[in-house]
Amino acid sequence: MTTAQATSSPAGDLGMAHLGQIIAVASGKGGVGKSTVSTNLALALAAQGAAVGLVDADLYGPSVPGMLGIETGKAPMMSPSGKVTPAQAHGIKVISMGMLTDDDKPAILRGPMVAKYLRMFVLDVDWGKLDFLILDLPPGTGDTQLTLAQAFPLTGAVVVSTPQDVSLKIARRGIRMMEQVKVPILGIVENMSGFTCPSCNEVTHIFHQGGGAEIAASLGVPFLGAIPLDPAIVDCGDEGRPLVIAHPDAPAAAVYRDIAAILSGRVRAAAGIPTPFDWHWADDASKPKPAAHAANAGGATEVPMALNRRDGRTLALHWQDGHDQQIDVRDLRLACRCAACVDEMSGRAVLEPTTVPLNIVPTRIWSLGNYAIGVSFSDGHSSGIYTFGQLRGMVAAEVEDV
Ligand SMILES: Nc1ncnc2c1ncn2[C@@H]1O[C@H](COP(=O)(O)OP(=O)(O)OP(=O)(O)O)[C@@H](O)[C@H]1O
Repeated sequence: MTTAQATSSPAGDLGMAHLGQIIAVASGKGGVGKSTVSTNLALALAAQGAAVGLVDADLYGPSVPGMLGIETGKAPMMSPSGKVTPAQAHGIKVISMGMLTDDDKPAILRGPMVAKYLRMFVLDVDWGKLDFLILDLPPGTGDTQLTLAQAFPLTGAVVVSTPQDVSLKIARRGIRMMEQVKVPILGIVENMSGFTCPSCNEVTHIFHQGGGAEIAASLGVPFLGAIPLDPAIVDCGDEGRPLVIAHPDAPAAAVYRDIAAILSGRVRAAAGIPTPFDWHWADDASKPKPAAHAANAGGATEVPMALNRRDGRTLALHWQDGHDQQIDVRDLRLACRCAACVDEMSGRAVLEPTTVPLNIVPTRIWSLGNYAIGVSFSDGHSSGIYTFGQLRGMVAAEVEDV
């Protein structure tokens, strides 16, 4: 069983609709300003009227409580439903390891405990109904990033970098990792880009500038904005009042607001069928709801807007670019690329088509994150993961709509 299968079970996906859009803020290396971006972005989204939660997923070096002026080392309250009550700061809800441990006592956690805490921070916190849940990831491309990317239906990731070449190269690696685990890249933010004069607010470019935009263009991902280096950001972080609250007129505060506006617009435009779902094929029970937005010709080719049971043997998909597709359910079974059906080393098909009954049907179809579906079939097979891209590519299997 692959890690993705182990952590993306339908049960793991269930019960998360109240979290809204889950956006990870990531960076290839430490100290580039990821937590500062996460907190200011969360507050800028809240200032637009959104209900926002912020998870400080940096369990070993939590810095969010300090930046938001949240008390540390005091056990959080439990809600009547048995969930952890998040801290409230400047209108957003926050959970952090720093609230559970003392600043001077770093968390010492083994790998499985990291996954456990992260799940708790997302699933066992009394978030209420959110529009956005921002995850401030630790730097790098390790366990935490994989756990979160695979266990939760992430809308996408924002990657923060500084303008220096070394930082940009590392950011590129981080982006590749996110792509491998099928987390869409919402865009790159270049932080500490140019210097804001404390007396006149004028921005001067003291380092090489524009590298973030170049990398974004070369990788074909959006560039979200360049945040200038501003000494006030450090003071605000130390005082627990982030820049967008303490100095809303600063040039950097305007960039945070612009990024928030771009993200909320893009997330709305990209939204396909709401996840999670766990659909019973035979009686059509718990069928995924169609997307709230209509498909349009300029939409994405890998974002499904509706999944339907056209008849007992045909899965119908309506894509964001308006394309309609029908897939015969036996062809779906034959297209399974799990380790039992395709040899992982050679890529050769192991599944013998004659062993697949002609009358095979799906029993359940469920969402895996927001990039794939899992399907269990009447022959007992259920380990396949069908990415939206793979489904869209199944042109040969389409049947004429007569
Ligand atoms: N645009 C900026 N101008 C000036 N200082 C900044 C800016 N962005 C972040 N900083 C400062 O840089 C330091 C590191 O920022 P931050 O903690 O947000 O980085 P990080 O990438 O989250 O770090 P870590 O790797 O520890 O998680 C902080 O002191 C913060 O105040």
